[in-house]
Amino acid sequence: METRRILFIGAGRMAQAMIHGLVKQQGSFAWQIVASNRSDTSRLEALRSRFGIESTSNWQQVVESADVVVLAMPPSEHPAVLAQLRDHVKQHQLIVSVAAGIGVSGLESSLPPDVAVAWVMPNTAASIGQSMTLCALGSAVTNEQVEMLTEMLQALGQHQICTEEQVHKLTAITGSAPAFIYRAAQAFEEMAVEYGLSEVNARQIVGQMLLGSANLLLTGTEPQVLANEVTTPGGATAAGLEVLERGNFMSILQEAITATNQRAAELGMGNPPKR
Ligand SMILES: NC(=O)C1=CN([C@@H]2O[C@H](COP(=O)(O)OP(=O)(O)OC[C@H]3O[C@@H](n4cnc5c(N)ncnc54)[C@H](OP(=O)(O)O)[C@@H]3O)[C@@H](O)[C@H]2O)C=CC1
Ligand SMILES: O=C(O)[C@@H]1CCC=N1
Repeated sequence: METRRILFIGAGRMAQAMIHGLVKQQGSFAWQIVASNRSDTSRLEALRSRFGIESTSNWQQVVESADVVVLAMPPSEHPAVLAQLRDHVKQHQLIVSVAAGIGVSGLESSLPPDVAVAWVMPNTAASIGQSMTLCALGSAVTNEQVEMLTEMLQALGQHQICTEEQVHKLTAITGSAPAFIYRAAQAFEEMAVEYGLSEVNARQIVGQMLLGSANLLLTGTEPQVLANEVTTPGGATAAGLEVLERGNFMSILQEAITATNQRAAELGMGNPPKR
């Protein structure tokens, strides 16, 4: 089995989800993973003991041995980290960023010409190999690097190669919208508990309802057809849908997608995160 070495710069929520997916993968590559962050050494210790990976608080010391460098820190930290990376990056290495708003062009313009880069937008379901990941490739990526990246993305779930512009536009839908769905799940669970279910049973019924609905959607049937099939004429569902329509449910979701993408674009342009 071939071995590839991945260095994560940034060991937060997204890096942890990706590392979890990678260590569980049984593909044709074995991944040697090194995690680093800025200051949180207890997080590194936790990752080391949970996943059996390496960690360092000084990525500059190990970067040259990496085949892939994953930038998994906030977009606002990219200019400083890329400026340091410039002095270390080697011709064979692939530099991947998962940061919202950064773009392939943001990476290429900050690194020496001919450095291979990819911009990847995963979601946290990477931890169970179920991410829907988008990926835009830089101009210097070789076939061998595409093969390695494909293997890495397959460990995280499904992926699609897109243009940079598409990743900008779809970041909210694949990267952030899981949070919108989890909010809906929270509302359903809270009601189920109010109706007398234990939290465990509430989780089971809501989770399975979402899973079944997602799987039906993946059969290819349009969502409005599936919704119609649920809605018995003059029946109960119609009353609930009427409430959602009165609250402009679909427009609210679409507004949320637009707001998310606008913020991602601002972050990508170097605006600091709001805490
Ligand atoms: N969470 C998600 O679902 C998704 C996130 N992303 C992207 O992933 C990236 C990380 O997000 P997320 O994991 O949620 O954020 P977190 O805040 O959980 O993690 C950020 C990590 O980056 C580290 N870090 C910050 N600054 C630096 C630096 N200068 N050098 C090295 N490490 C640094 C932090 O270290 P320390 O704690 O020591 O400061 C921390 O480990 C973002 O760019 C985001 O856009 C993309 C898709 C989905
Ligand atoms: O909230 C964020 O900024 C990141 C980008 C996509 C999902 N999480």
